[in-house]
Amino acid sequence: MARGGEPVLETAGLGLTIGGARILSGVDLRVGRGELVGVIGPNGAGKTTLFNLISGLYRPTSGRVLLDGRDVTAASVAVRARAGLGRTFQTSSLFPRLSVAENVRLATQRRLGGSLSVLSFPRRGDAASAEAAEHLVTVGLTHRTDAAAGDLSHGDKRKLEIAVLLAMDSSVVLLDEPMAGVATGDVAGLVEVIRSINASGRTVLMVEHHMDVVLGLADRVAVLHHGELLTCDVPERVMTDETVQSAYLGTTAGSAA
Ligand SMILES: Nc1ncnc2c1ncn2[C@@H]1O[C@H](COP(=O)(O)OP(=O)(O)OP(=O)(O)O)[C@@H](O)[C@H]1O
Repeated sequence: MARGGEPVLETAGLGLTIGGARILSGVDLRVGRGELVGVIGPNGAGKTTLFNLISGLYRPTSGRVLLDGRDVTAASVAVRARAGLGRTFQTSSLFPRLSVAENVRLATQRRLGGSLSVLSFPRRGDAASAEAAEHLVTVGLTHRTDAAAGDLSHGDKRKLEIAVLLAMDSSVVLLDEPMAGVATGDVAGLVEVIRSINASGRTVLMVEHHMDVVLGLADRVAVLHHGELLTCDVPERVMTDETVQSAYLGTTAGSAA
């Protein structure tokens, strides 16, 4: 585990069995504060399941999830979110008919405990609106403020989802395949946004199939295979690990995850 002492996020013996099928088993993962850890693995390896267990969408059948040293295994998604755990999904979780600014402002208002109505138009200088505007600067979406979220490109939607996580003040951010569907020309900009939220101190756990993105961003790479964690190590060691290479047999380790 790199950066910081105690892990900010930890799974211990985490497992999920559904109808007799072992989806995930014995996953011990420790993520240090401020670390960016990439999660890779062949299709069906259990990456999204791991995210579902960490974020509280699923309850594990074995093991624990610790956030900042606190056992949150039985805590709801909402409790974990209030404790600083935020996530994005493979499919967008934005309000498509609301504007970019409104999506971020709603998240800010929810955190600040204010009205959740988008009809409560902000007063000039309204704290939630001012803060939302800052987050849109951070993710580079100021030119799309009034656009409907549903009209954004995939890349801009991912940026907006990250702005929503910033508005929720998430200190540990789970990104599920942020580059999925993103146009080639938009990848570099999105990579920079992820790099900048990590540089500002947020811990990032990222499932991603684009290996060049993972290798360019991650401090360490966790490899899942058949529901088990093969290794979690610095990219150079992971890419030369024989067990990892054999897990990818039939694909090239440089182009698949
Ligand atoms: N709720 C569920 N019920 C039954 N099986 C499930 C459930 N959720 C996941 N699985 C199975 O668990 C395995 C792991 O799925 P998961 O979506 O976590 O893999 P993944 O590594 O994210 O795959 P991909 O890269 O294709 O997104 C798959 O075989 C999937 O069919």
